[in-house]
Amino acid sequence: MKGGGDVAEGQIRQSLSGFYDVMTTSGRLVRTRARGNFRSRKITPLVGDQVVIDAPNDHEGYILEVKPRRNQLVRPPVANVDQAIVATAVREPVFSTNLLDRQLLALEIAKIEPVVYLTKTDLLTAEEQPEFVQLAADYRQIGYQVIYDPVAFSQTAITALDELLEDKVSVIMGQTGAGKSTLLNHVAPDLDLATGEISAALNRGKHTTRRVSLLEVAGGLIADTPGFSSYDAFDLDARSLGQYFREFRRAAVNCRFRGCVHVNEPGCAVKAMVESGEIRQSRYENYLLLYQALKNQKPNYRK
Ligand SMILES: Nc1nc2c(ncn2[C@@H]2O[C@H](COP(=O)(O)OP(=O)(O)OP(=O)(O)O)[C@@H](O)[C@H]2O)c(=O)[nH]1
Ligand SMILES: [Zn+2]
Repeated sequence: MKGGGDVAEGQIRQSLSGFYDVMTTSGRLVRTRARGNFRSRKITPLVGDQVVIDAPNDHEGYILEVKPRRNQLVRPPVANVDQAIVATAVREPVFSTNLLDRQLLALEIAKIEPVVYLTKTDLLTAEEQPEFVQLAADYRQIGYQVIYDPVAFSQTAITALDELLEDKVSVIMGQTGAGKSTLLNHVAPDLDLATGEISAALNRGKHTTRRVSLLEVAGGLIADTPGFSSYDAFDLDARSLGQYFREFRRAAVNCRFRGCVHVNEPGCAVKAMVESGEIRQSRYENYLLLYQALKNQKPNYRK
């Protein structure tokens, strides 16, 4: 096999029907395919991969090498994701800390930094607002970035999001109707996404072409396909659940027993902090629900 004279490095920006569009470090967009011998090694290139390609000028190129990944998601199939914007509606669909905590858990497992963006805040009455001010404060205390903007789409909130997107690869996730498309349209009006369009592109239902791409938004890249459902089963041992609740993990060093699961053990520092109000009650309740669910989960038969 003759080595092509046009070897370049770059990042896969789009995949569609076996083609991968690669943005090279010199700013050229090259359509490529994965080589046969390369595919036989069972490495499927993913959008977001850093790759080495053979990039001739006259015809389509080939991917020669995929660099090691920092992380990878199944939905959307994207590698090397820096962060996930978790669009969380305060209303419509009804707000649930349980859903939020499940999403955060999924991201902790995937080693992707969450940014919680509270949407539809304009629908809150003045009496309902303090609950979300408290929620934002509690989750920031845990160590999460939270954008809470009582006006909805104020310049301050959009600027904060723009700054977070810069130079990063992001995915957006959130329930259907959480306001993902609407939010993206505020950060990138050029995209002009029809509301509801994102889910249509989710390959749910009738769409048969599986196109995934990274869009240039606010000086960063954002996947055009939203993130995984939090109802996916977690591939996790119940006993390790506490490690993925950041404030539990910090507190656990003070539990009397090593391997404390913070349920019935005496001398549990997590429970003590729940009682003293230092750990949010709803976080503990959601932890217990997840703990029970994981304990009852059937073993996951993997290949
Ligand atoms: N009042 C209000 N309505 C909003 C806000 N954000 C979105 N909406 C509305 O909520 C509905 C759903 O918004 P979308 O942006 O389509 O939600 P999505 O998360 O992209 O939904 P899917 O594509 O189904 O996943 C639309 O009718 C929006 O106009 C908001 O901040 N305030
Ligand atoms: Zn404990």
